[in-house]
Amino acid sequence: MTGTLENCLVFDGPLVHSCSRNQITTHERALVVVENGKITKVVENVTGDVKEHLGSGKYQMKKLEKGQFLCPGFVDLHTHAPQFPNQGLGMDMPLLDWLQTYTFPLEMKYEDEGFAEKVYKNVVKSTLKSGTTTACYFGTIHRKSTTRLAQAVSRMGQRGLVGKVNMNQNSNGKYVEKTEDSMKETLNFIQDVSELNNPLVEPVITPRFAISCSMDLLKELGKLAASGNYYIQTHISENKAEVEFTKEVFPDQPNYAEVYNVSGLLTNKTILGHGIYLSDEEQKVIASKGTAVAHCPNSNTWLKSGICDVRKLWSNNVKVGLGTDIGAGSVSSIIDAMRSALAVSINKSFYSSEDYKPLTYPEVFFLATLGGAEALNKQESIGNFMVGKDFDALLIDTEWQNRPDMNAPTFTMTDHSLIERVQKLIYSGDDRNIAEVYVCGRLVSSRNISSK
Ligand SMILES: O=c1[nH]c(=O)c2nc[nH]c2[nH]1
Ligand SMILES: [Zn+2]
Repeated sequence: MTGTLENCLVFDGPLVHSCSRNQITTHERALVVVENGKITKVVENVTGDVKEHLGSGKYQMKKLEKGQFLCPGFVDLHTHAPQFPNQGLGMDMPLLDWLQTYTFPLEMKYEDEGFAEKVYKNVVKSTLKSGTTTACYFGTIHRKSTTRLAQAVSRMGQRGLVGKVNMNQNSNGKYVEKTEDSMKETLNFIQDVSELNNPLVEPVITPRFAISCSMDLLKELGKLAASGNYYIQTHISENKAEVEFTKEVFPDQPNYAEVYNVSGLLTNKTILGHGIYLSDEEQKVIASKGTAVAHCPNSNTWLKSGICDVRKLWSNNVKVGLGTDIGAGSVSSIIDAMRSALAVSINKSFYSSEDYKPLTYPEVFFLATLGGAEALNKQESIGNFMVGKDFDALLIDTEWQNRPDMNAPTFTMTDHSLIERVQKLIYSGDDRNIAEVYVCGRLVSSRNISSK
C-alpha cells in the first residue's frame, strides 16, 4: 500500500456483494482499501488489530457503526431524466396514449435550457441519494438541454451514460426532428460530452424506439455508434400495441429485434428497455450480439405493459439489469426496482406452471449491482468489491439508533444477522437507509451533505 492520508481510505466493517447470480456474499468484518478511487486490497474475515493487515502506511480509517454495512453502488440501466416532473402522474393510460398525453408535452418544454438546468440538477441529486452510482439516462431531442444533463452528472460525480433522443416520425407532429438535424445534433452532443473530459460520463446513441425513427435514421445512428464504439439505448417490445405498430411501420422485417439488428443497433454496448414480448428467436439474436435488457418492473406494472420473464431471458443467455424508467415507473430508487422485480415475478408464478420459480432476493440484488455492470460490459470496473475495480459503494444503515428519523420497517433493535439486514433493505428499505454514496472513491452524497 503506497497511499497517503489524502488518497487512501480504509473501510472497516461488514460488507455484502454479489459475485454470482444466486448468492449474496457476506463478510461480518472486512477491510476495503481504496486508493485513488480504486479498490487496492480487500481483507476478509478480519480479526484483531487493523495494523496487522495493513502494515504501517498512512491511511484514513472509516469504521462502520453497528447496523451499517458496505454494498456496491446500484446501476439504473434505464431512466428518463426529463420525465421526473411527471413522476407518479398519468399511470392510467397504456404506453402509446401515455406518451401523447403526458410525456411528449412535458419533453417539449426542454427546449428551454433554463428549465432543463433546474430539473436535471435535482434529478441527479435525487438518484445519487437513492444509491444510483451508475445511471443510463434518456434526455430529450434537445441537444443543448441534454448537454446540461451530462454536465450535471459530471459536476455531481455520478457515473452516467447520457443520450440525446432521436425521433423523426410518429410523434405528435410538433415534438420531432428532421433526419439531418437529428444526426447533426447527435454529433454535436457527442462533442459536448467529450469536452467534459470526464471518463465517468459517456454519450449514448438514443433512438427513442423503432416507430419514432425511419429506417434511414436508424441506420445512420447504427453507423455512428460503430464509428466511435458508443453505447446505444432504446426501447423494445414493451407493449402489445407498440409491437403491432412496429410491424406496420417496418413490414419488411420479420420481428421487432430485427429492425434494430439490420440497423446495426444491436451490439455488446446496447441496452434495450423492457423486452417483455420478445420471442425466443429474438432473444437468441439479442444474446448473440451481447446486447442487454433493462428490466423495469415498476413501469411495466403501472402502464399495464405486461410481465417480463427474466428467467427466460437468462435461459437464452441475455444479460439483464434493472431500470426505474421514470416517468412510466413511479419510483426512482433501485431498491424499489429490486422489490418490484420480486413482486412481479411472484405474481407471475401464480399463473405459471410449477416449473416456474420466482426470482429470489439474491437474484434481484445481483440484477441491481453486478448484473447491471455486466449489462454495460463494465464488470471489470464496477459491480462488486473485487480488487482492481473502482470503489462505487453505498454505506447502508439499518440501525435506527444511529438516526432518530430512520424509517420504522428497516430499523433493527435486536441483533439481526447481516443477511437479515440485507433482506430488510431489499424488502422494506428506502433512501433513508443510504447514509453515504461513493463513486470512484469520491463521496458524492451523504445524509450529512448534499450534492450541488
Ligand atoms: O417507458 C417508456 N417511456 C418512454 O418515454 C418511451 N418512449 C418510447 N417507449 C417508451 N417507453
Ligand atoms: Zn423508457
